[in-house]
Amino acid sequence: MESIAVLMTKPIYSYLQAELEKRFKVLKLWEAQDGSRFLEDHNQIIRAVVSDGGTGLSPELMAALPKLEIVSSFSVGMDKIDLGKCKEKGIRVSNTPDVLTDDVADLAIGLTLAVLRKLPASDRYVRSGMWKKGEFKLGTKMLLYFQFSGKSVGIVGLGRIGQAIATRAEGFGCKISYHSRTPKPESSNYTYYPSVVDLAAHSDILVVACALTNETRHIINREVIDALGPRGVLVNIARGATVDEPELVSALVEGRLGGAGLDVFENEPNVPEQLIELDEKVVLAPHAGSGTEETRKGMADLVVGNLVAHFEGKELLTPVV
Ligand SMILES: O=CC(=O)O
Repeated sequence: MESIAVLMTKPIYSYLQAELEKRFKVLKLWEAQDGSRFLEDHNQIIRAVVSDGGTGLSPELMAALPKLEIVSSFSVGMDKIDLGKCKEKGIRVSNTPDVLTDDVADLAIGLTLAVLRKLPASDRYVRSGMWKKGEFKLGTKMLLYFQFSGKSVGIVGLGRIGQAIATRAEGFGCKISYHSRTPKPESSNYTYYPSVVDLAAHSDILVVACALTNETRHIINREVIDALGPRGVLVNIARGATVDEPELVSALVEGRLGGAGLDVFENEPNVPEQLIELDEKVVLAPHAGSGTEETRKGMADLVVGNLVAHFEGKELLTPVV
């Protein structure tokens, strides 16, 4: 397989690159002086692309690679790859589900606790020596924490990750409700809401855990945010564009929404300045849901395993197309 050319468009993860280099001829687009020229020079030999959720496969790159057989993505999310077009052109696509479910669900709970229990502000309070000077205050205002145990948690998208969040929240004695396209018979112990607005109205914490599709783009809009209300918390570990970000920002600034824990943003790595300033009720993470050493290794092994399976003529381990 050493002669099979696999294109990486950017450095993703050193272990992944090393494992690919053991088996394939890895071409690194980011090292080329002139990217277009590089693609022209290699477009007859590149048979695979390794990408991630943030980059996917652009229409331009797809068009530039006539011999492309497979895209192996270092992500579970596939929103940056035109799956219909891949199917049409006979390009296989694989992703990295399951191995990252626990980590992403852990972070959803972590962000929830961080917002409600004001962990970043508490940390700063102790570190800066303020504790020795008196009560936990911001200006003249006494800061109170909010309880998580026993709260109503609404989950938008009860797939693998949504379900794992639900299981964790149950451990905190939370009441679980959800919204998805159709009710899940296997989750009859959770309340199903056909409308996201109704789900938000019955939730203290609303967690977005759905894939980004045309149907879920801005599924969290002003109406949903207002239904969640001034004591509600929005947590997003899915994709930034599931939330209407300007509406989220204005709701937080105006106090129409209680708080937010966000791992994803509409225009990463750019985060609206107002979210950065709202440091008492907003907790931010750099799209790090699956970012543990253990999980990243599991994802890399799947990326490589899918390529090996494809070029050995076997079933893909985790096919999408
Ligand atoms: O966002 C991360 C992923 O899609 O795996």
